[in-house]
Amino acid sequence: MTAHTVEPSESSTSRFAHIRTGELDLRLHYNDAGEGRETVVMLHGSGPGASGWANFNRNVEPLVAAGYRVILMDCPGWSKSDPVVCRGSRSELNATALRGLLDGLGIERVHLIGNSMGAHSAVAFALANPQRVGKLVLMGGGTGGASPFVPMPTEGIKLLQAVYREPTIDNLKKMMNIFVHDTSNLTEELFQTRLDNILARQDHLDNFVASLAANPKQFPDFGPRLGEIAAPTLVIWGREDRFVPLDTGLRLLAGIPNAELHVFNRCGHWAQWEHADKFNRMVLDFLRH
Ligand SMILES: O=C(O)CCC(=O)/C=C/C=C(\O)C(=O)O
Repeated sequence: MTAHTVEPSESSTSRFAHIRTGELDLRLHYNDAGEGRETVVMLHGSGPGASGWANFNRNVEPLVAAGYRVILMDCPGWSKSDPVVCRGSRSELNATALRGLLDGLGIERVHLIGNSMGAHSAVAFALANPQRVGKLVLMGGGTGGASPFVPMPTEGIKLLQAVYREPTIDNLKKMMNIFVHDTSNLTEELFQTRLDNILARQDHLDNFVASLAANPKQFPDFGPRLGEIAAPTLVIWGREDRFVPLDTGLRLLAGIPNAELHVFNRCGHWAQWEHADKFNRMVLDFLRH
């Protein structure tokens, strides 16, 4: 950023929109930063207390500085967006919400960066609205479905569900300690901010548990449809991802015709945070060329 521009903050970019699309009629929170001709949407993961800003705070500024408009959508049921109980496909529900948000903002075509659930949702959006997607960046997700190698639910998903059921600082630390490979950057401040986000919305916690009870498979397996995705796709994974295993990334690489895969060594489920500088450079290079 130049000396004249102010770095985007959560509060300065915070916005609300009311969407009425398909079966959804709700208020969404999003962050909107930058004024570029091209728009990049970032979609967060499904952990308790997650939000666009919590997941992507290390990635917004470099994209804005490079000339992109960046939108972080808080999915229904997270952060300051309205609550929802999801009895069907959460990936498709989020994709519908995104379509409603983009229609309301008058944005026709976007690049999508998705983390975990956000990547599942980005694929759902691309399948339903192929003409509205430029490029896809899928990180630690992109499709549900069983791993042939890792027992499921994975240890990370079990810890995540434990926080939803019992949101204590101890449970939160157990979960966050395996988000990343190197835990030395996890500060007490980070734990506390995340716990505050979690405890601010007991309704979101209850609804997530109710959704799981109604439909344990919130994220469908898009495997048979991956071949329909024409968008150039960058798949990014952490080798030590203990939430969504690396073999899911290989399935995406095999299934999406125009995909490439980058695997970070010494990296868990939060590649965009743990390896932020390199992640940002790779994404910018991928979007430009
Ligand atoms: O169950 C799945 O396949 C998705 C799990 C998921 O989205 C986990 C995300 C966790 C975070 O990145 C987060 O909460 O910040």
